[in-house]
Amino acid sequence: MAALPGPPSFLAKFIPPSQPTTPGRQLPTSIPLPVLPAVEAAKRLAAFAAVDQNIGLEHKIIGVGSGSTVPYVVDRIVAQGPAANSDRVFVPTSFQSKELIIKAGLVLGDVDQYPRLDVTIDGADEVDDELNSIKGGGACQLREKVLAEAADTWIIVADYRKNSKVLGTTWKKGIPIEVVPFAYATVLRDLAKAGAPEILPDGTPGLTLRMGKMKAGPVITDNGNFVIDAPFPVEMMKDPAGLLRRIKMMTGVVEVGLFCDMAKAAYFGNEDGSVQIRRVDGSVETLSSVPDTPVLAQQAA
Ligand SMILES: O=C[C@H](O)[C@H](O)[C@H](O)COP(=O)(O)O
Repeated sequence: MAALPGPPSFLAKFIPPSQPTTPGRQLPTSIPLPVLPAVEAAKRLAAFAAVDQNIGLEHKIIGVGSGSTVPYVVDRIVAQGPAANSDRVFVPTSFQSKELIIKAGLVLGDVDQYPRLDVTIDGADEVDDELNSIKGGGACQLREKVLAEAADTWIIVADYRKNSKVLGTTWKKGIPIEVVPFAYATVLRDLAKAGAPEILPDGTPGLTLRMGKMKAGPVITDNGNFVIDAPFPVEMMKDPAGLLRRIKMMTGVVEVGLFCDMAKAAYFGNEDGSVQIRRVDGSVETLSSVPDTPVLAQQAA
């Protein structure tokens, strides 16, 4: 295949990065990598380890998730080298990941061309002890779930703050729910009836229509819909699959940011430089460190 085209200049010029660009992101192949604040370093560790263990030369169709951890996934894929990436196609879960793929000079594809993917790697807002997760902090949960289901292997990458036993322990904002605009009021009513409180015990807002920042009115998803954030009592969060089924049945709900029984593994970067890997079979592995350079880059060269 011919050399990959570079990113169109108009994108770089007019579209600022969706996520803050850190020094570490600008130099994916530099050795040693720049020192990052603890949480950013943990995200990078998780992403690097997940790519090293799950994206090999045989993987050609790759789903790219959304959020602030995924840029490090793209960095590590790029660091595998041009030979490894020359015949791969990357399918985005959001405007943000589409932009990451283009700016990295990787080949962009769509799920209607590639309804089966080899691997998708994505972030999460919180992960429980059975690898169920809350997603949608960036309002991308619909496309993310499509690409999670389309992939033979779906992998989560996150920092240590997301590593929980029960969902809702650290992510207090509630379950992100994408709804068609016409039905948001009736869905809010249905969610309240189902047990989502309007005010949380600490006095902060509970069930809410997510509002835009620097924009009057609600957040609009990449699909033109609204997002409701619905916190539920801990007893209900202990059964995420049951809660997912119940919310999904509400008329007007497009997708629910609960991902149940989907992940093959979750990679958590830790403050001490280690990575904990929890797999669907219940096994737990800890890597004490992650190399700066991917081994695959040497194989592919
Ligand atoms: O809608 C956004 C996605 O579900 C993200 O993957 C999720 O919010 C995690 O993002 P981050 O890695 O920035 O915490």
